[in-house]
Amino acid sequence: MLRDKSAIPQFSKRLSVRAIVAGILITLVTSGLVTVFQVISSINSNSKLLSSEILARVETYRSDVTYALIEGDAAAGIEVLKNISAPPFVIRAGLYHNDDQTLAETAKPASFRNRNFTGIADLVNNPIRELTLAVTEQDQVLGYLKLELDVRFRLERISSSIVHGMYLLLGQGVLISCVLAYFYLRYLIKPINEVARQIKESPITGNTQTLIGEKHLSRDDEIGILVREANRFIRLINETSSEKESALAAADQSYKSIADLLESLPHFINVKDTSGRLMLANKSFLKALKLNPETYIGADEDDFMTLIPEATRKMVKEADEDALALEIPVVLPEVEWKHADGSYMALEVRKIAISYRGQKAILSVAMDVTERKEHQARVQYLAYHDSLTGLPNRHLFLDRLDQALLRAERSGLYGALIFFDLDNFKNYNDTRGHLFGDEILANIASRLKETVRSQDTVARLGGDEFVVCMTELSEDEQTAKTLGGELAERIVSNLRKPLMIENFEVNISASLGIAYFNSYGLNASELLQHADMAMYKAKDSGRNKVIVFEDKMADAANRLRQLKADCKQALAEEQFFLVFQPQINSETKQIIGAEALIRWRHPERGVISPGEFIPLLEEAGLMTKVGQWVLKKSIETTADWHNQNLVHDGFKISINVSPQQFRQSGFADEVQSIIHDYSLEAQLINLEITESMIIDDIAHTASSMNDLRNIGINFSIDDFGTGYSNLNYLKQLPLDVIKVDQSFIRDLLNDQNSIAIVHTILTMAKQLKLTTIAEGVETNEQLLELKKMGCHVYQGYLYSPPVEAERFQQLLTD
Ligand SMILES: Nc1nc2c(ncn2[C@@H]2O[C@@H]3COP(=O)(O)O[C@H]4[C@@H](O)[C@H](n5cnc6c(=O)[nH]c(N)nc65)O[C@@H]4COP(=O)(O)O[C@H]3[C@H]2O)c(=O)[nH]1
Repeated sequence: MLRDKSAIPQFSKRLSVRAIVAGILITLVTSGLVTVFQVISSINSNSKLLSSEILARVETYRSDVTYALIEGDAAAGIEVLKNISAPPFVIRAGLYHNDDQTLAETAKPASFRNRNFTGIADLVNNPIRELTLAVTEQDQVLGYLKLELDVRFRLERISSSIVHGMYLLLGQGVLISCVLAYFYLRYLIKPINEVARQIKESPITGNTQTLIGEKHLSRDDEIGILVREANRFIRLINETSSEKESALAAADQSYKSIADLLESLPHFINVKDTSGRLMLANKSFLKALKLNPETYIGADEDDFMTLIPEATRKMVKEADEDALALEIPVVLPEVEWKHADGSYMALEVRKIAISYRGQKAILSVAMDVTERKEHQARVQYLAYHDSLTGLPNRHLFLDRLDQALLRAERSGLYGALIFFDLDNFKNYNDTRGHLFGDEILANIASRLKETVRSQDTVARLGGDEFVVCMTELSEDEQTAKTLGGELAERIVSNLRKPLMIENFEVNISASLGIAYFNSYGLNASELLQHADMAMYKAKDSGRNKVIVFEDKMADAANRLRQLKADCKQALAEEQFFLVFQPQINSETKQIIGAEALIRWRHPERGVISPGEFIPLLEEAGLMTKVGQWVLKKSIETTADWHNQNLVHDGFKISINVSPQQFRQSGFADEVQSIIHDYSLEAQLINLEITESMIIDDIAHTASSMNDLRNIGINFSIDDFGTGYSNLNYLKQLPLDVIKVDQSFIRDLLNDQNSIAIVHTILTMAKQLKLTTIAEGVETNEQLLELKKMGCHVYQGYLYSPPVEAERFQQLLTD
């Protein structure tokens, strides 16, 4: 069993006991050493003592020695030697002539009075001292006296005093040791023990006043220092521990706050140890993995991740390993999680190695990014698809077309690109609004998808422009063209079927251009241009047609494209001008009005007619601006003629108004403002509107017309008979004039239909008390016929083509 090291030590290990034992040992050793020293110094002093003692004795017997030597008397020598060596420490004596001849010798064994001493005496090293004395007479050496002395005999004599001295020393040593031990105990060991006990018992409470060994505090010795330092140390510990306690309390609080925060987060959060066992997990994570909040700690990931697909698990494990090895955050931007019920979740997972509860761990935070991903996918989809119809857009289509061209190049199989736009979509869109137009486009897109083959690509390029790409038609060009043509015809006839939108029947047609491809070396946009050109040709040729691209079309299309670009500059550079065509009363032969017609003086191509550039202006969104210019210029010119008194009473200037211009908010105000600017009476102005404008939104048209009618403006309906010819609206609108379209006038003499139509229009106009003007009268025969039918006002080349203002002024004065 382990001993408590801080308890009072065993008896044998106590410092006090050790001090006493050490004192005794030191005393013993010291007294031993002193004794040895005394013995050695006694031996030395004894040998000197013995020498001086024997010398005194020799001196006593000197005359006997001298006599024995001079006489050579051995017996006398023996006698004197015995006398000299009488003391017990002389063990041998010899008398020798100066030539070393022995005269006499004596010897006796060493015998000690104290038998016990013999053992000690034996310890003395080399105890025999030799003494040689020269015997002289009148400075002449007679011989020698040699003596051998045993110093131990003297030692024996002093041994008891040495032993007593030794005992005395020992007793003295023990006494001193005990006295020292007492003081040692009282003034050192006891205070140390006391301080040790108090330190042991001292509670670490944070109370900075807790002190130990109070009674020793004032001591100025080492114990005083020890106690003061121990107190300082305890204070320090107390202070540190109180800081630590408050730090721990704060840490506890923040840990709790963090734990609460983790719990509240929708993210899936967990901490695993390095072997994949759960150490911490928030509510979201436990719920997602169906783990018990009470028992989840220690769960192995191989068990709790069974809900996650194998491949995903592998990816997550690899990320764990990376996070541990790299010690930087590892991000898995997209982890797919398909649930058993088929639902799907995309997660962004972040992992980082942390130290948790003193050990290395991995913190994983997974965020549900399904919505973001779906949003991204949606954005991606929108980037490549048309949001209205869901069809691929231009971007995606060009990409697919590129691929189709590559495939055609490789396989040698022909493909076809069909480009079309809707002939009369613009009217519906402008008149019935964009939502209505959108409905048409969405319906057209559905019809298209139903019409084409599954492998064909249908796309909307923008506006009412659609394309179809057909691939792998045939190796043979003719067969491919037949197949392409058949599909194009199918599209035309499917689109032609009326659509019902908002209870309104929409009749739409399309003009299609086809360009075939296999290995022409064209790129996608060039091919698209070819199909586009063919489509324009189809439009030019009367619409609702399918035209196949031919090389010669490229020039015409380029011309058109250039013209469109030039339109933008034309207004700024004042390239537009007006011509005026007189309107004649065939009875009085007077000019009763004029139609203002726009012309474009193109810097390179000369004068261009409106039939060619008005559609381009409409496409470029410039028609409203140009219309404003026409309105202003016509009123300005008429005001000029009027001011010069060149026009008769009742003269009217007829100004064509485009649908966009008429529908524009503030159009009536704009007309009034211009009239006001040029101080022209409103009665001199006649606005020409078309049938399509009326039919598309009769309520709005009527309201705008009434506003203008209230200030005196007249209205005529242009090209009557060519459109819907719905007679009902004629009654609802404040109309003044019906203009009979020139197509009926052209055929007036040879087409019974035309005659019938003109007759009907004239009869109806009469009933409605409307004036009629016949357009495009070129011959006297036509004029006569019209007169017979009751139409007395006309315009046409018979009297004059449209002419510039100066020339018209002349006609007025003629
Ligand atoms: N074959 C033949 N044609 C004759 C005869 N007499 C006149 N014309 C032409 O018939 C067109 C009559 O104009 P529109 O029906 O209003 O038809 C106009 C009108 O709808 C539109 N337009 C012309 N100027 C403007 C304009 O300033 N604004 C708007 N919105 N449209 C305009 O362009 C159309 C065509 O105008 P233009 O080319 O000037 O063609 C004019 C005129 O030059 C004739 O005896 N025989």
